[in-house]
Amino acid sequence: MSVIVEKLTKRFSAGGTPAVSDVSFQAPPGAITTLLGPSGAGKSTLLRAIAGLETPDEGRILIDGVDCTDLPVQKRGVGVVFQSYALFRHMTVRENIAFGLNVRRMSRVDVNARVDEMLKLIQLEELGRRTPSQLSGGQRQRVAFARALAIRPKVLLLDEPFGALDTRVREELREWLQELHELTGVTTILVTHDQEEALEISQHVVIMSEGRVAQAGSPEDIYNSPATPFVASFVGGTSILKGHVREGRAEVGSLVVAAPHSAREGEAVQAFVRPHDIKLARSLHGHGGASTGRVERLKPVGGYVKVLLKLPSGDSVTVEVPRKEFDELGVVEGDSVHADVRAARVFVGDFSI
Ligand SMILES: Nc1ncnc2c1ncn2[C@@H]1O[C@H](COP(=O)(O)OP(=O)(O)OP(=O)(O)O)[C@@H](O)[C@H]1O
Repeated sequence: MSVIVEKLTKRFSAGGTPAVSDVSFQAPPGAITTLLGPSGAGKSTLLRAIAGLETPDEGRILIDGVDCTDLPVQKRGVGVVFQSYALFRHMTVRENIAFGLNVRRMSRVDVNARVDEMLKLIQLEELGRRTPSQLSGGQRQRVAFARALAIRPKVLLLDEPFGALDTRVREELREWLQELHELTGVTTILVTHDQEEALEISQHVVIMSEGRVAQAGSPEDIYNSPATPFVASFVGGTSILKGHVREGRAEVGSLVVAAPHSAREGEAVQAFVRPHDIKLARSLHGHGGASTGRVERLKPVGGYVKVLLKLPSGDSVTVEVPRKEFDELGVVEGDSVHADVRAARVFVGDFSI
């Protein structure tokens, strides 16, 4: 069941800046689509409009081909999970999961069967008699998912569902959600400001900035071919280097990279360089684009080391070096190394981000 949003605009004050401005996108059936963007980009407002919790000023929302723009929440066939658990504290886990089913006047036998099914799905069969206060944060959030899914929604809408949890539980639940999605196949729209979460979990990503869609596509498209400087800087921990076109190449922050064909001599450019697209070496090799930099800081992170490099231009770049390569390189803070850019995305013009 697809979700289609057409030219949606939502203002919270008459004549004010729209929180969501002329947004169109499509969430493919059976896929996880993420709405990704910085705080204030309009992601939650858009999700709430799809749920029927905000009334748009303009535009349409179609769920499974049906125009739902003016339908109340309970008629849209959506299940919603928010960041805060929003479980009923005085009800048991079973009663919480059964809530939407009882509202729909389902028979007691059917409700019990469906609750059993949901408890099994979220792997909390033993905890049905507990109240939310007797659960961990991660368990409560799983119950919230069960409650949203119990009604067999056409679409699952998730607003930062793991935002209040610590990193470890967040990562566990991320995997859990992927497995859950494989089992249920429900069309899902997930709001997040965490690019790693978006790229890892979803098949379709809609990047939002200042109430508008900056780019929509597969995680690979977004990562490999960012359409704008904003997308390039928001996704992928990119360093931004400014410079100019000289003799057909872009000279940026003491480095030289390929310039776009459209670039004219002397024109201002910005290069977006990903942390793993810089190769460090003790001695100069590769093409003529390398520069010497000073190792300012070393930060080991799991299987790689983050190297903060200061270039002679004064610009800093972050380089991620796999642990084995780093050990072979054998550098310490304060050393000089050669930096060679393997790939960069260069935009013509002096963009402000
Ligand atoms: N109920 C409201 N009344 C007035 N303004 C609002 C309301 N809800 C959101 N806004 C404004 O709309 C804009 C978009 O907010 P929204 O919560 O949709 O962004 P977001 O991308 O989800 O951000 P975050 O990740 O911080 O939740 C913001 O400027 C916000 O202040």
